[in-house]
Amino acid sequence: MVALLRSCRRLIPHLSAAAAASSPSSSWCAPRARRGLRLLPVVLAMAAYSSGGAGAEGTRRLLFRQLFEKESSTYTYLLADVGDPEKPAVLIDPVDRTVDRDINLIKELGLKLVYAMNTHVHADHVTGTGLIKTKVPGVKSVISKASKAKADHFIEHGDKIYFGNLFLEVRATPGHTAGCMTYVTGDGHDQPSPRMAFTGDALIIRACGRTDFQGGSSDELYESIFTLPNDTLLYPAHDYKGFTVSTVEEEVAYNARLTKDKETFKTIMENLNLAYPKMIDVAVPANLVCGIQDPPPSKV
Ligand SMILES: N[C@@H](CCC(=O)N[C@@H](CSS)C(=O)NCC(=O)O)C(=O)O
Repeated sequence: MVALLRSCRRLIPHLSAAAAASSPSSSWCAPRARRGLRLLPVVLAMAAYSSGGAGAEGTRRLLFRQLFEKESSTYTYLLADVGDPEKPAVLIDPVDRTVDRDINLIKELGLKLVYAMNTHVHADHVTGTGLIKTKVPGVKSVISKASKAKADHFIEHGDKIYFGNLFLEVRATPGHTAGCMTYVTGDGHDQPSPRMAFTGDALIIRACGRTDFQGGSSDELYESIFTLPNDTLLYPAHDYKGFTVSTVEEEVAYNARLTKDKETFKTIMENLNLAYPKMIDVAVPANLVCGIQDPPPSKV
């Protein structure tokens, strides 16, 4: 097993609210760079990188909330740089049903929502990004180019999304769907420590997303695992068992799917026997257009 990671230095100008303050350690990038997340003990060496005093400033600046939508068991994540006078914020994976709750919280906390982002085109609920755009002027929707969905900004592997002085790195983690992305808080003394990875459905605590529709592929999912420091906090888009957060170290030890060899993993994935999500026929078309269906043609 090889630790793999693409270079993440590229900045997308339209998503950069600040200059590139720091970039991932180049020694962390394997020469044979590929997409991916592999939760391996090799990352142990990196744990020291983000411990100690490093990251204290970034940690102080970060406001973080984990929010839950109970019908689809979806987590929405709110992150803001409260060290910036404007308190710029991003929402990851908002759900249409809980948009008002999220917007009220953002107002109460005095934040300025900049981006409403999705990790992928969800199949089990309608995204809140389109609705948020109608309610909060200036918010931009963000999704991967590979998802082929509509949005204001399209991201690719290696991009960085700035909110104030803090940023999220974009990692392609396809397999659950073709366009799945994981967002990882930045690396560097001025970024939060430990790092946090918002895995969408690529990694679910002790499990991973299913791979049986929307361009899913267990082969691809297995290959899309990348290395992160052992103490990295893992935040999935869903949990069905009451978990809220895990770490790389925990998943390396206890993930019931991703720790297996590839053939065993593929067999597990082929035999999940999960019913299709109840809302798939509504959710996928809606999410391809940011959760807002085009207005019906007016009658002549
Ligand atoms: N029962 C739910 C759908 C449950 C489901 O299929 N979850 C997906 C992520 S949302 S598409 C998944 O990948 N699950 C993996 C697993 O092992 O549970 C509904 O009907 O909405």
